[in-house]
Amino acid sequence: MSPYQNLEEYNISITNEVKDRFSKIIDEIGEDVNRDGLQKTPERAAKAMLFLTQGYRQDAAEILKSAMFKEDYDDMVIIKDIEVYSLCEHHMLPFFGKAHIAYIPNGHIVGLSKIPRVVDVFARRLQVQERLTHDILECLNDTLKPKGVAVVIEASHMCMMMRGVQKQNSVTTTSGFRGQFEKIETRNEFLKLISSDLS
Ligand SMILES: Nc1nc2c(ncn2[C@@H]2O[C@H](COP(=O)(O)OP(=O)(O)OP(=O)(O)O)[C@@H](O)[C@H]2O)c(=O)[nH]1
Ligand SMILES: [Zn+2]
Repeated sequence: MSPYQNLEEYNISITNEVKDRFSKIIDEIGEDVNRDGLQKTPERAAKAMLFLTQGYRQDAAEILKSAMFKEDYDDMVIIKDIEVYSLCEHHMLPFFGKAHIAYIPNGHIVGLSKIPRVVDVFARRLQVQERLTHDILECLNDTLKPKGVAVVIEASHMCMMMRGVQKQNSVTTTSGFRGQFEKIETRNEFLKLISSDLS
């Protein structure tokens, strides 16, 4: 049984735990955690970290199920240029970029906003770009049961920019395809549509 009475109590307790650890880190790097500008930093950092990892406490399938509508439309639906902000699991530094997602409905469409919400649920965890791509792909495939689903993510990794190899302009692309997108013509149509600027 959880030692917490409710979610609010749990949130306060976990924020305090993370805050204490940030306080220790600031101290260990040689800063004075009691100086004016830093006094509230452990708490701010704890809140930020818990926000950036809130995906562990969310259910992506439930989000999709909350807005699935019966509809006969069975052509490709594409949402492109969805902003992605995640944290790499190796350095806990951000990686960020865009996701392009398509599916071909199979009797049900989904509320459009739910797809970026699913991206956020998986992005707000410690991730590698490859697993993030597959988490989104498998969730859409298992929940919507579409005729096909495609996910492409293009991202830059701060751990390769600010430190380490220090490459400022490299972009990593990952992709996953299921169902009809495994056919080369359907996949090519999707790739053509996400690279075109229709405006
Ligand atoms: N495949 C994959 N690798 C990632 C991702 N994010 C970070 N990495 C890599 O994870 C690797 C960790 O390698 P290590 O050699 O253990 O860590 P490191 O000594 O900090 O490596 P450098 O970054 O090369 O300095 C690095 O090559 C990172 O570029 C990701 O999303 N996918
Ligand atoms: Zn990294």
